[in-house]
Amino acid sequence: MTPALALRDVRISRAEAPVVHGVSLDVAPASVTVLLGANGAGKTTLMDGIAGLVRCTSGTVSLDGRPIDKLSTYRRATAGLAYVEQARSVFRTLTVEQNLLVAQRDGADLDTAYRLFPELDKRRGLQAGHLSGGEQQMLVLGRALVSRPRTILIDEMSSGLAPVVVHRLMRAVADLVDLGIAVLLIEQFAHLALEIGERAYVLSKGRIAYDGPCAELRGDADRLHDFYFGATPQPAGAAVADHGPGSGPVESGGA
Ligand SMILES: Nc1ncnc2c1ncn2[C@@H]1O[C@H](COP(=O)(O)OP(=O)(O)OP(=O)(O)O)[C@@H](O)[C@H]1O
Repeated sequence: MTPALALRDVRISRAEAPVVHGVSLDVAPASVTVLLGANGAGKTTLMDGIAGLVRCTSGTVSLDGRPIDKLSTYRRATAGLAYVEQARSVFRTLTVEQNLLVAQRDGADLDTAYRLFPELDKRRGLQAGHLSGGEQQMLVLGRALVSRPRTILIDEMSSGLAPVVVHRLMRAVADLVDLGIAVLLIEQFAHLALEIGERAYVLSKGRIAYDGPCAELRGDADRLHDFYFGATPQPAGAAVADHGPGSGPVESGGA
């Protein structure tokens, strides 16, 4: 099956310093792939490279089997890629509905967003600046959805939100799969992301330290910690064989 998104040997520098060192990964269609790693590992830089906000110094990025790394950010978006960046930005003085209309593409049905988030349906006429933080994040996801993407990149949507809201957002991300959308998800609450994800990658100092099923890492905080902070890098595609004792979630806080 052709991956929805495929990276091969992608390298990216920031301010001329190499940050991402030859990353290869696949995101399967209609699935959640989780990208974990400590602060500064290069996760956001990688997302920015996929979306075209920063230039990849080498390597290829393909969407549905088609190379996109030479395309502008706009052309990548029209090719079916949406990017939910870390900053939760909505048009604060526009209503919920106007925010969706601005993002709407190809006659997308706004009701798709309202079905995913009935919370927004009830607030169609409210200025987005008056929404709670969680509702604003829902609107950001809703805006991505009405751009009719086949793949969505989501970078840490849970910052500053109450746990109950984060759970709600995770459920919505899982629902995107039912709409046929592929998701690459960065999430500081690793245990929640691993619950909804199929495949996980752990990035450590710009290199893939783990590539395998989310199920292998669920509940195994010690092993996850090792991958974050100093495991021996594994070749792409290698699953981890041993099962250590689970000891709760690991979050991608600092070292
Ligand atoms: N605009 C920039 N200019 C220069 N260096 C940058 C820039 N953005 C990121 N970096 C550096 O690139 C490295 C990777 O940062 P990045 O934000 O990609 O990591 P991350 O894994 O997303 O971390 P976090 O979880 O804290 O968001 C860090 O050393 C960071 O200081």
